[in-house]
Amino acid sequence: MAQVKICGLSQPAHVAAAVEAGARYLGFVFFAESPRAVTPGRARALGAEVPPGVARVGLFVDPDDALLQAVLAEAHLDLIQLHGAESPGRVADVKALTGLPVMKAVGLSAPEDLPALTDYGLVADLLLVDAKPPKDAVLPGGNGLAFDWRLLTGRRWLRPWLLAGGLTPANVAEAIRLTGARGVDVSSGVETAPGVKDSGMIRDFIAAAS
Ligand SMILES: O=C(O)c1ccccc1N[C@@H]1O[C@H](COP(=O)(O)O)[C@@H](O)[C@H]1O
Repeated sequence: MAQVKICGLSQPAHVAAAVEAGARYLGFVFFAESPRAVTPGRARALGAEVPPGVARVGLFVDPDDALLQAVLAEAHLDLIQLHGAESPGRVADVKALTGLPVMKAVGLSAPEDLPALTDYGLVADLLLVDAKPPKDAVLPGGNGLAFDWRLLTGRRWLRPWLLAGGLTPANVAEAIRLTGARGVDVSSGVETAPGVKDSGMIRDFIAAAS
């Protein structure tokens, strides 16, 4: 079974559905432009009853130190997800500042994008392999956009990695089969509208990834 991250949670019922179905990671978005953005206080409440073994992930896009410190002063997080244009040096700085492990998202659309996974593998604790967003996209992720999974065939990196980008209950099993991913991350693929999660889709996604 692949480990599953359900990202962009904002409602207790969806947190409960994800935990009961076996999610390994719960993602809370701290990026104001996202329809899934939550306040630190909301994330704290949503993560309060999460059992041991389920990691609370804070998703940030090019955060400054002040934002990281403000969120961590209130929300209890286990892992930081960096989903912007953070350099390898910035990843190392965020690890040192927060004292938390960092998962770095890397966008792929072509073979030329693959070396970044090696570079970030030197500093990040986990890698998140996502589709590269379109140039005019408001969000650098969470767009329901997939990439050509065959780019990953036969690849190995220094760190454990999760597959993301356009995954849904209908395609996640095939994505795992083609890429060999041991972890998958979904946001818009378990929603009925941007930012509106669906408990049934969350359960279906986790079952399909099993
Ligand atoms: O979910 C968001 O709103 C989001 C905002 C900014 C950056 C990343 C975001 N989500 C991450 O994007 C990928 C793919 O999402 P999707 O399943 O294609 O909708 C996933 O890793 C989310 O964590």
